[in-house]
Amino acid sequence: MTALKLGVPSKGRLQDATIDWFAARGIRLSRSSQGREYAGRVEGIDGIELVLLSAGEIPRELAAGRLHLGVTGQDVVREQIPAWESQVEEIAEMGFGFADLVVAVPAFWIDVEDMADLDSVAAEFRARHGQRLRVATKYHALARAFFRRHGVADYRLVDSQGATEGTVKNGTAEAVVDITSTGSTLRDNHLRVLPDGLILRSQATLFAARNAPWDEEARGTRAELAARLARAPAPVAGGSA
Ligand SMILES: Nc1ncnc2c1ncn2[C@@H]1O[C@H](COP(=O)(O)OP(=O)(O)OP(=O)(O)O)[C@@H](O)[C@H]1O
Ligand SMILES: O=P(O)(O)OC[C@H]1O[C@H](OP(=O)(O)OP(=O)(O)O)[C@H](O)[C@@H]1O
Repeated sequence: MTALKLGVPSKGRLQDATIDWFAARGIRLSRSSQGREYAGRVEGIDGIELVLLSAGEIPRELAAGRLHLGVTGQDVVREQIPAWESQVEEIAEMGFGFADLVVAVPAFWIDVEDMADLDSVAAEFRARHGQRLRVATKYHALARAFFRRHGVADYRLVDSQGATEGTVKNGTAEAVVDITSTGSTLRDNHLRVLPDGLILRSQATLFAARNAPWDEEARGTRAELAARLARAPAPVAGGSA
């Protein structure tokens, strides 16, 4: 029998909340007892194999069809998978992992009130410095598409895979595109979200891969899972495993 492969985040807040979410639906996910091995057990439903991996790698595995199902943020799916809707299907928004992908500028740029102002500042910046305004992000595709929609062209993206909000203070970028949840990281780094700079509202979502090997067994397991998910969730006693 072909197991249906389910990818869940291997650490952090998304992992704990994912475990709780499935537990509320009668499905217990637990890490294997082999210490640091990134595999686990699924109890409460047959035919599912648990694969633990970084939330940022789950989109790629879904797109390649190496996972049938996967839990990750909508932001990383839309960023990493071109024409994502043709590759994956959203089965359930999970109600946690909320994060807004936004454009933020230094708080002291009081003349920059919106994306149109950013466009003007970018043009001035180029005229004055002979180089384009730098925007630090790891969300290259989403940032580019958003800037294009707003007619902002005089900028260049600088790759930043972490601590992106620090790039402005460190002098490696003038603005950032990053996710914000409570807003405290932006605030602490003296950055301000542009009012029309919301690129995407993201949350953790259960995705299905359209190109995974959906044989009869895997389809049967998916139908069983879908029936479970359709029932009202129960409160979870004891939290995550
Ligand atoms: N502060 C936060 N609040 C809520 N959700 C967040 C927060 N930070 C990240 N996320 C979500 O969690 C997911 C993590 O993606 P990311 O690519 O950072 O994971 P990762 O590959 O595990 O990276 P890392 O190893 O740096 O944690 C994204 O979908 C993001 O929206
Ligand atoms: O709005 P807040 O609640 O402050 O959260 C937003 C921050 O959380 C994430 O960073 P994370 O802690 O995952 O570290 P990273 O910079 O390495 O991605 C994200 O990249 C922001 O920096």
